[in-house]
Amino acid sequence: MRIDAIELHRVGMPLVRPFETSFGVQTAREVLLIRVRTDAGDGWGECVAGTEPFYSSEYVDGAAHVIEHYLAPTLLRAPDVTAASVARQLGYVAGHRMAKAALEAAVLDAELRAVGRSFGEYFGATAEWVDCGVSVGIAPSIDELLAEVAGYVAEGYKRIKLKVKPGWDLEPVARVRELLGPDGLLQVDANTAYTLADAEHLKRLDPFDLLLIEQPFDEEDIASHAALAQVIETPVCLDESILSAAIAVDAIERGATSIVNIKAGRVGGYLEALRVHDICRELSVPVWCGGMLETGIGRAANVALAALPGFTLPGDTSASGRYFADDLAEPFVLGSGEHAGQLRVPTGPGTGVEVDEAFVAARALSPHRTLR
Ligand SMILES: CC(=O)N[C@@H](Cc1ccc2ccccc2c1)C(=O)O
Ligand SMILES: [Mg+2]
Repeated sequence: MRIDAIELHRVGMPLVRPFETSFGVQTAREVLLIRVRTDAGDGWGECVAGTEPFYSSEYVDGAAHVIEHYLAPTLLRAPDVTAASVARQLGYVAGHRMAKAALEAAVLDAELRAVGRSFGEYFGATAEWVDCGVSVGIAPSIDELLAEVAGYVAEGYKRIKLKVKPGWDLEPVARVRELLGPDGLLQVDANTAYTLADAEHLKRLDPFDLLLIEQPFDEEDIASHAALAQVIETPVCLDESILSAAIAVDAIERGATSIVNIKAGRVGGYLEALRVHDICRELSVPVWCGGMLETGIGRAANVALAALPGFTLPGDTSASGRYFADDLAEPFVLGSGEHAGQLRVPTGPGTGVEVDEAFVAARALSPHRTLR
């Protein structure tokens, strides 16, 4: 395809409730959306970087800058661009995986819409519905936490994930385990808030039968995660550390992770996410789909990814309403009856969602940029 223009849209969307993690409190999502205009039609992609460089080194302003000054000019100059060629064409730029992933996803959306294929079909999805978990922030009090969790359980979520940090871990986990009962699926995510010195403390989570403890230590400290895994029963799962299939293999082989959280934006795109899925499957390592408070664009693509056979654990592919009262596309709503706690895999061309351009324009934080 020939790319004739690349548009950058910055959209501000309030969260239905504050979302607190060990790295800060989020009350709104500022998201960078990409629309590519090609000779085969348009496509939308979503950059998952946060407003600030706290979850990772990427952030909205930085992603917009690197797209405007390096990544978009390269694709606009190229005589032919396909989703399969984007990573190689942009490889001369170091890092900026979330920015690259947004462009690749937009190109893939345009490419697949042009031939009437869905992301799910292209990825090799084997399910029509995916089990959904929910990520629960650090709360002002235990009672408020329990009320929020009870609400999600009532909505049918298949798995509860609690954000934890030093000072907010053992008691919240104990109380939520009590609320869920012994069979409820429960896991925690520290977003790098601990160090190996906390190993004995973290071992005190073992009695609560957690599915996993996600990214307890610094994203670059693979060795400490391997050391922790020798000390605790709870399986260790990496998120921030896993930037590529190669790093996933390294972490698995070193015993640093026995379950992998896959996020397409974090690893540089959905095509690399497929490679992470495939290698984890070969190594018999379960994977699940992480979430970055996506709008319907990224949420649709994540649900399609989560429909692959290696995604055997409920992901953070929650309903749109977990984060947003209104979304830029038809909201994802949990199924009912036999599909309680599940989201349906979109079957339309590309991501399968139609972006409400009036919504995007109404919530634009600045005039959109058109790069040619
Ligand atoms: C659903 C979930 O817990 N996501 C991330 C943390 C996170 C939380 C809030 C974010 C806000 C803006 C950008 C990225 C963000 C990532 C995680 O799994 O670690
Ligand atoms: Mg995480």
